[in-house]
Amino acid sequence: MCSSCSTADTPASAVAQPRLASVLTQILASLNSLESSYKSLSDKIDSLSASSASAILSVEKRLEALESASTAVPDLTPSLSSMTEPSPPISPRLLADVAVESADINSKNEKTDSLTSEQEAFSAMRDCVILTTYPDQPGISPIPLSWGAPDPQLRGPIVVSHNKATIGRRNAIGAHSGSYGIYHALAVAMNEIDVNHKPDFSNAEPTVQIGPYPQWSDPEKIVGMDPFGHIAPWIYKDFLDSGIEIRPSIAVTKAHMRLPEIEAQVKSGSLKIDGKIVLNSHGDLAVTKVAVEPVWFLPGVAKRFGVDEITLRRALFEDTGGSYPELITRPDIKVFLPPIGGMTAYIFGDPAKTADPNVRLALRVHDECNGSDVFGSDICTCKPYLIFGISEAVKEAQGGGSGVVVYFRKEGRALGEVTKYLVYNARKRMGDSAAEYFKRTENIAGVKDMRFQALMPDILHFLGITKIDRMLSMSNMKYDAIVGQGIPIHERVPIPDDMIPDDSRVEIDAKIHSGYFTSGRVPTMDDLMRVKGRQWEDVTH
Ligand SMILES: Nc1nc2c(ncn2[C@@H]2O[C@H](COP(=O)(O)OP(=O)(O)OP(=O)(O)O)[C@@H](O)[C@H]2O)c(=O)[nH]1
Ligand SMILES: [Zn+2]
Repeated sequence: MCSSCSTADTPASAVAQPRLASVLTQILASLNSLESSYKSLSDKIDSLSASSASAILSVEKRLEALESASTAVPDLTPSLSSMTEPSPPISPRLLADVAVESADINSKNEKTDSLTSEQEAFSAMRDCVILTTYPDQPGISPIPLSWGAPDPQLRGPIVVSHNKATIGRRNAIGAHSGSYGIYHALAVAMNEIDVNHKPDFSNAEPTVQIGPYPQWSDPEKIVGMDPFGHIAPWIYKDFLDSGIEIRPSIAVTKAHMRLPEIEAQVKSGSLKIDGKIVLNSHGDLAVTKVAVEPVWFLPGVAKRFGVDEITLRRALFEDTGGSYPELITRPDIKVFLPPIGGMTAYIFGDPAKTADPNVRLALRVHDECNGSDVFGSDICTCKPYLIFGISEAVKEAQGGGSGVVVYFRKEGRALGEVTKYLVYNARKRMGDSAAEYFKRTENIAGVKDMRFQALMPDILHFLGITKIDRMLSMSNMKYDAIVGQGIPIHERVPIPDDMIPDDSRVEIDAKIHSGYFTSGRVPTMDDLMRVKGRQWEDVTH
């Protein structure tokens, strides 16, 4: 018996046997687990090798496809000039990749051919989808452009077309015709237009000479339009004759216009017939019209908006869904033709007078409000102010001065008509109040106004305007932009009270409260709370 416990003594061998058995059991369990790990590992290896085999197969297939494509696609390396055969049908995606890759390779190669053959070679790539270009790519040689140079020949033409003769020589990004460029693309897609159509501009010249004015040769005064845009095809005829596509971005014409409101003013005697500007008892008006498409000199536009050029380019690229990669890859190209609406200047009286500092000038700058301007909606003061602007401009011209109305395509404060109508709904459903007028727009759009009037005065510089005697506008934003461009405004003329439609009191009081000019009292916040628009429930039909 053990002295320390009550158990009986047992021989050593009898103790060792069960221990050995337990160790053996453990070894067996480890071997089993090792075996199952090995099995799962080998399963994994099997599946891995199967997938890598299929990956290799797919790479091989892609290589085969690429090989067959590169033999099917005519050679895109420096001897591109040999590419005259039409491409066989290949996936456009693949074609684009090959074109870009090849263009990239080209850009790394030394220039071996003469410039002309490189340009021809690049032009030949027009048959491929070119996603973007680079400044040092062979075949890229933009026609020199010196924005603000007084001599148009030194300034150089704006060249933006992607046609074969022009694609490598472009000095501008985008397309002509502003937002209508998309319709041109549709015509191309449907084969309704020959992409190489040469416009016949005979007899399309401006009906009057405008300028040249000193403002045209100041690179900072005009940055949002081309001051030679109305005469481009004629002054750059040599380029046109050599196959470079040049299009006017401005057109100048003359017309008669008839508006019922003007006719009523003639009938009431407040507007006199003079036979030159007011032509007859219907109030027909003789007018010179200048249609302008936007042409942006990016460094100048960036400066006007107080941002740097790179930030502007990046925002324009990214916020348009990556529509213009050259904004990023071609910092050497400084001009952009944006896909937005332009403007039309209506000039009453002799157009040469707009630039004469000794002659009085009345001006209305108006931003589009289709619902009011054309369809007579009474929720805002747009149409009445436009009519007032036209009749005051006409009176100024009749008195020996000059009258100008500029109509900008900036619908709904450049937020668009859809946003504007959403705002109208919110206003009317929430008890349309002057106190909440701008808040409703801001809630929906994130901003109350996107017109950013900074580029607006360009048209005034284009017309040689150096001062404004009567500004038919209450907008502080228009005023600040014009005066900021060094054009003094001598008198600001608000819309007469009797021309303000009832339902637009909300808008006009909110505007005056926010800083719009008034010759009367500025309404307080308490006043604004009391000014209510028509409620939908008030409408009986
Ligand atoms: N988003 C939004 N836009 C509006 C609303 N009412 C009018 N507009 C737009 O506001 C702009 C008015 O422009 P203008 O008629 O030139 O007037 P203004 O710049 O406000 O100033 P004035 O020169 O004093 O008339 C147009 O683009 C209209 O389409 C509205 O409720 N919401
Ligand atoms: Zn309006």
